[in-house]
Amino acid sequence: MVNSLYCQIINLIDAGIVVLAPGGRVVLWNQWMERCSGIAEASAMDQVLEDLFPEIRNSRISRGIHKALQMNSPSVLSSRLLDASFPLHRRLITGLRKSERMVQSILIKPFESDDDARFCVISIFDISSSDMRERALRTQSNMLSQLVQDLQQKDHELVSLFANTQNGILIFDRSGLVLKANPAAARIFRQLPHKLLQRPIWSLVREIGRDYFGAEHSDDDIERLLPTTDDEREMTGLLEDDNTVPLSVTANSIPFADRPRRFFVFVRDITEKKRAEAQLYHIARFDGLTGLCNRYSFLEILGREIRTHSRQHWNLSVFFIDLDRFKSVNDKLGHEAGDQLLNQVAQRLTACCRDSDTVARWSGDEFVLLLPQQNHQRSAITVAEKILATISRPFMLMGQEVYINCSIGIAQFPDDGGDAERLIFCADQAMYQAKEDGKGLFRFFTAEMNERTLQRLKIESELRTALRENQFELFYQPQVDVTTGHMVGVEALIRWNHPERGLVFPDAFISIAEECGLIAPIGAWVMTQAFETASRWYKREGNPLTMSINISPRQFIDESLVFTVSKLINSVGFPADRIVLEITEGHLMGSGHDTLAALRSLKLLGVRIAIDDFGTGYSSLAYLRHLPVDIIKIDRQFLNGAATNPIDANIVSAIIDLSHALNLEVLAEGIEHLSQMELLRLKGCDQAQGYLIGKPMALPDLLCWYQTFFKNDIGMK
Ligand SMILES: Nc1nc2c(ncn2[C@@H]2O[C@@H]3COP(=O)(O)O[C@H]4[C@@H](O)[C@H](n5cnc6c(=O)[nH]c(N)nc65)O[C@@H]4COP(=O)(O)O[C@H]3[C@H]2O)c(=O)[nH]1
Repeated sequence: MVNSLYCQIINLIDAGIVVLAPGGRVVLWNQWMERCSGIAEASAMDQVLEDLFPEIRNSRISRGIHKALQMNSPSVLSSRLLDASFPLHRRLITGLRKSERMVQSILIKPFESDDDARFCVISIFDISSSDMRERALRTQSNMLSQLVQDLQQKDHELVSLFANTQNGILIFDRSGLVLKANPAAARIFRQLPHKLLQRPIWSLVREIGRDYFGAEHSDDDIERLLPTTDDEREMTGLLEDDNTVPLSVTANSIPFADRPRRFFVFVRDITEKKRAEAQLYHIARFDGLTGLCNRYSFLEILGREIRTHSRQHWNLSVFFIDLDRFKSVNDKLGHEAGDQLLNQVAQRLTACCRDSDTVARWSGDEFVLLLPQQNHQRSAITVAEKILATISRPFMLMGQEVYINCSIGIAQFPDDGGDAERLIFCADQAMYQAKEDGKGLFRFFTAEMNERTLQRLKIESELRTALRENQFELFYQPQVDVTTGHMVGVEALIRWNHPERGLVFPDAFISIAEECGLIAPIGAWVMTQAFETASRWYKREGNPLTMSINISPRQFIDESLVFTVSKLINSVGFPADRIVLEITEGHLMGSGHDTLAALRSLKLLGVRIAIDDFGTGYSSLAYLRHLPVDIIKIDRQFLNGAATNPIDANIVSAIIDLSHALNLEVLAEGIEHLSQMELLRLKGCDQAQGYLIGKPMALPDLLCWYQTFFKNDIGMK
């Protein structure tokens, strides 16, 4: 309805109305047009105007249409003033008889539909008669002055934008010569704006080449080569003093209907951005303390080298280097000394290598090294020996001479592995072997290590299952008073009821649990069980027995140890001084502030501390004075020989005397023969434990054993 009303109106108007679709084809052609052009609506529809009126080709009219459709800009044309007109006639065109040609005023206006498609509406007025002419001229003059005003306004806005924007703008023509440059561009190129004019753009921006320009290139070619607005590119600004400035560049062009195209680039100085990027790059790739590559860049370099080496059939070696005794330097001399040590180690390692080698800090006190193009194992050995020698030389830290060592594991490509992770893994395994073999050594990775590693990984996964499925059990070994023979306590010793292997002893899995971090949950399980047993025993028998629990070095690092012990003491209702936590002598000697602090906190809770395996760690008894320790457990090896070997007997005797002098209790481990028991009684040892008295037993067996020997008052006298 509305549509047909519009059509009627359009057909009634005393003017020609033509509407062109976005592609320029006719979509509306009113009756006025039919009458004055002699072209029926049906023939005009969907045609290009220039095909209907070939004489308007390349005329102001077709440029006006182009401007309206492409640039959304209107035009007013007059056949009298601008010599622009359609071949239209004042009366109906019939056959060959054409009437007088019409003087026209033409309005070409863009029009956007709701769906953003741009149409072009052409209105043609007959101004052949004078009053019509006057009216049309007035309309035209009004529109023109409006257009001029709009243009002036736009021009003003553009000029101030051009002058004040922080982005540099360079406008140049199709020969590449700069025609305009704004103040920001002048600042970026460190020039006065007028000095940039008439300079070829390639003398200012390196990447916009001279070869972009020239007669053989069309405007479209040039535009294609320049970075578009969506494709900001980093380029190099060339300065007068031969310096350069990093730029971010986008470009565009200004098409003109009647003139060659102009091009312009927006340039942004990205010096700060580049600096920040470089800093981030450095932080991401290099170790902040030593300045060496970090593990990420090492893996990247190693990966790259492996690719080259596999193409060239070369070998390469990867070293995994771990410092021995670094922790104790850190603990005893402080973190600053630790940092100095790492720095000096980094320097010494670098000095042992060639420029083509890569040294990196892997983590903490671990370093890795990549030696490319190693076709003989010998060269890896030479470097390893050099490293061991240089690290064993004294380091000066805070005015003190400090001695450390390192252990080195070596893996080789392609024999040991084909990718970076695998090679590092193998080198790490070999390093562990070097440590186990005595530290200060190097070891090459071998297939046996691989086998052992796989075995360890299997045990690790089985241990997780064991924890989940409650496969652990505590055995208890009795401890007796040497003088009375009465049982005074037990030592809790863990066992693993393995579904396939049967009863597994702790030596087969504790160290693996320590390595993979499972010792914390296993240790917590042991403590809970041991505390509960002690508490139940206390409630049943009325007298508390001493419960000794082995604590692994790793558990001391775990901050939750003290908290766990205090929670258990409070929850089970058992005298804290009947709990003995055992720490091996070797661990106590190498321990740092953390362990000592944990020991002191444990003592504050009231529990007692025993040094296990005493005599194997070469500690002086005098040193023990400063430690929060209550009990010394003499290692089995001294008791083994004590009955027959006077030296061992003397050592046992000396340990007992000195311990008593220091107010420490003494317990002898590994008593297998009566003669050993006799010796202990003679020397005044306080307590004893061993197969002679009782083997480690499951709780029901312990209860039987206790009933047999003590409830019937047989005792172990
Ligand atoms: N030949 C001989 N051996 C005797 C004699 N009397 C006791 N033993 C054995 O000597 C070990 C004493 O424990 P340890 O020195 O603390 O040495 C323990 C301890 O360091 C560790 N361990 C045991 N249970 C735990 C635990 O729950 N946690 C932690 N972290 N370590 C544990 O495993 C080690 C070995 O434990 P087990 O195999 O139970 O071995 C026990 C015990 O069975 C004897 O007269 N002759």
